[in-house]
Amino acid sequence: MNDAPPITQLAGQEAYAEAVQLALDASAAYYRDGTSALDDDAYDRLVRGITAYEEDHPDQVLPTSPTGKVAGGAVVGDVPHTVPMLSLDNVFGAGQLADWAAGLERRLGRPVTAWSVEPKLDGLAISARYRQGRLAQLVTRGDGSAGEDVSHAIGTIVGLPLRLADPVTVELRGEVMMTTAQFEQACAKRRAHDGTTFANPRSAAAGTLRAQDRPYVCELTFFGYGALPMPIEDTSELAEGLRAWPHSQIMEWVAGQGGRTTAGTPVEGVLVDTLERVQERIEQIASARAGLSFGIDGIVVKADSVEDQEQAGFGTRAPRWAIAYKLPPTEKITKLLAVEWNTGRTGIIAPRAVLEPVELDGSTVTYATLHNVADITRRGLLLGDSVTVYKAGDVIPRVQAPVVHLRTGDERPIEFPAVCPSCGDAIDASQERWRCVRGRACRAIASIGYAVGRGQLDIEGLADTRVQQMLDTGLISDFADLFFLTREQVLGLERMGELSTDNLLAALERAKSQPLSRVFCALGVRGTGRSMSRRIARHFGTMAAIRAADAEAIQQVEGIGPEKAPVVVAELVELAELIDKLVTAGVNMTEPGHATPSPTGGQGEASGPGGVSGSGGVSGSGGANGSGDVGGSGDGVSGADGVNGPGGLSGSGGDANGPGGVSGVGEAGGPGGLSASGAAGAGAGSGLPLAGMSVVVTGSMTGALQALSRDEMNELIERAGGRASSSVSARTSLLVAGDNAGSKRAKAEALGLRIVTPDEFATQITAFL
Ligand SMILES: NC(=O)c1ccc[n+]([C@@H]2O[C@H](COP(=O)([O-])OP(=O)(O)OC[C@H]3O[C@@H](n4cnc5c(N)ncnc54)[C@H](O)[C@@H]3O)[C@@H](O)[C@H]2O)c1
Ligand SMILES: [Zn+2]
Repeated sequence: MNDAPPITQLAGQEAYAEAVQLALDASAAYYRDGTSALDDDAYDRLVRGITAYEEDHPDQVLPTSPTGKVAGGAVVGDVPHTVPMLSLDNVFGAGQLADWAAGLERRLGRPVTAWSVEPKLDGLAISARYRQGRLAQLVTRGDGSAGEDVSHAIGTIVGLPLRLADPVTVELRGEVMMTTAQFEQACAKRRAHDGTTFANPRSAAAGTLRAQDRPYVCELTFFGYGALPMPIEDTSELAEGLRAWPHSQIMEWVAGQGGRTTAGTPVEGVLVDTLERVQERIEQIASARAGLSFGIDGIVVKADSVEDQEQAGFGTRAPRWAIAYKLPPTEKITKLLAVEWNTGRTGIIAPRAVLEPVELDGSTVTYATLHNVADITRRGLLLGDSVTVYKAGDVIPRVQAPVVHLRTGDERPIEFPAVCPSCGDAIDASQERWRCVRGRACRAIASIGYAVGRGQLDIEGLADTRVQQMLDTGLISDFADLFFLTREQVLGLERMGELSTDNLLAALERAKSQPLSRVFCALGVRGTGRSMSRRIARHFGTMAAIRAADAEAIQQVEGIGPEKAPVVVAELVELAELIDKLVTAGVNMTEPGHATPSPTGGQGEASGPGGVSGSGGVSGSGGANGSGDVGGSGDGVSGADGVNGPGGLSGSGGDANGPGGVSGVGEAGGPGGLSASGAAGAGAGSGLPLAGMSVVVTGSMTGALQALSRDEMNELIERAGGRASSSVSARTSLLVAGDNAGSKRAKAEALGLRIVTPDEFATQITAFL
């Protein structure tokens, strides 16, 4: 089954025995104070390895084995639970979930009445005992049948009020955890106390809950997921209710009493009637995960009604009427190898962590953000530290904290730069974010070099030395100024002859009709490389439309999430002057062949990719554009004269796309290019050979593809309607594996993905080459 999660292979009995001991030690530390040497993913792989070994060798099972036990059998307690506090069984995908649900319904002999779907909160289970409405005792889960008294934490847990609304005697059950803000506060307190921090919110919560004699107090948060009569045989009206109500109703009651539940959060528990709806909600919760202020590690699906629950019953370790749908880990432990310092386009000097590469949420993480010097100091990071790294969705990976208990003594302090790493000038350290005293000017050479590079404006004859010369002589201060250079100015530069001057001016003239995707890319907006720029250009069609978009509209572009969208918007505001200058210079601001989006935006599906193949034509044929003049019209770009409207393009004429700011735009390159490139007969997007496919390229290309760089391959894939990706996952549709393909090929094979040679691939997309 391809839902199957990764597993640690155990070679023999000795490896098995070691694994059992390692799991026990890790578990004991994990529940004691969160100081396990393993991250959750490593622990889970290990336990799956142990389970698999035991299935193959039932005669060798050790009595200490963690399998089948609550808390892996590593924890004890002396306060008995009235009803066992169990764990949950896991599934790892839609297929396994469907199998589990089918099994449950077979057991019941009927469909489940209703499903409750809620987030799996990533903290520790707790039992909170209220007597006559007053919070009287807190007990951990322990081994499931008895836990540890942690009543000293009463009063520090948000969501567990000291008094309930009614003077009831009842036991609430739920998860104790730290929100992101609480985690930051806790780290600051601990750092002020002993110079260290917590590794992550989960272990900070574990340590805090059990800590008795800390000189500082850290706040925790409770989210309830159950309530029981107390004592269990109680016959009060409430007790009868708690025994008879469906789970969802109990949760409403808890909230009504002042206990915190997930209600009101973006991932609140919902009640649904079919498994399809369950799956939908799972997907919603999964995609909301990165934006939450607290950690979740899955989704819990429960049969809501008491009849269903009673009939399904309990196993020794977990109820049979509930299941945890696990989400991929978003956090791992790895090593901080180095810290690099880079001066950004705006002159900000930012540190970046270089990590021992680690797989996280579908990609390999090698670098992670460290915001600034103050942030490094706050976290007390050292070089060589084991660190927890967090990444989810398209969130930029970040170093969360050092794992202090894994220090070996070989760690060294991180050195801060004394001068700007880019230009060697002084650093302005008066703000938290250090900045080169030269500000934006510091990196002008880099931004201009990038803008004129092959993948962007592709201006030949502009070496960095030449750009530097122009900067030094004050001819330009950014790349838009290039387009205003006069022949005399260029000729006046040292070592600049007539021929090279004319060549440069011609190259600049040609660059003005580059498609929007390249012009946009040239801006160097943070987080938008070449493919992302192509997607943005294809989605909006004009620079004016991109600039008019707010964060929400930008997020409609595939691959841009809630973290990146506002950055793009803010950067565009910063770049306003530069963009205006480009517009004035007559640089093309439209994506060739782009169908005018409807006023509400968000479409462009069908004609988009068709248009992109057009743009390929443009860049391939150099000056082949320049057919129709749409200057200043604000009319459909494709309304240009002389377009013989092949394929998907013809439909796109007509409508104005209202790009107020497009006025002054020179020539529409696209249509000319499109008609020139016969390949575009492919027409609407869905007809493109790679439509809807995610394609990964690995190894060296041969044959017709030999000369193509990786970026050109990616461009080709996107022209043919596909999406180029750099990492292989279950979502990959196709792997193009050239010579010497390594781990990506192996992974694709393991996942049973389609693999083709460069030659096979070339024949498939030959029209787009
Ligand atoms: N890193 C380590 O060394 C280490 C060691 C031991 C365990 N672990 C981690 O802990 C996991 C196993 O631990 P476990 O048995 O405590 O718990 P679990 O994560 O397998 O699931 C059961 C727990 O989920 C919690 N939960 C969260 N939301 C819930 C909801 N809405 N409804 C019901 N319960 C909810 C409850 O506390 C319940 O006890 C492992 O998968 C592993 O990732 C890690
Ligand atoms: Zn500098």
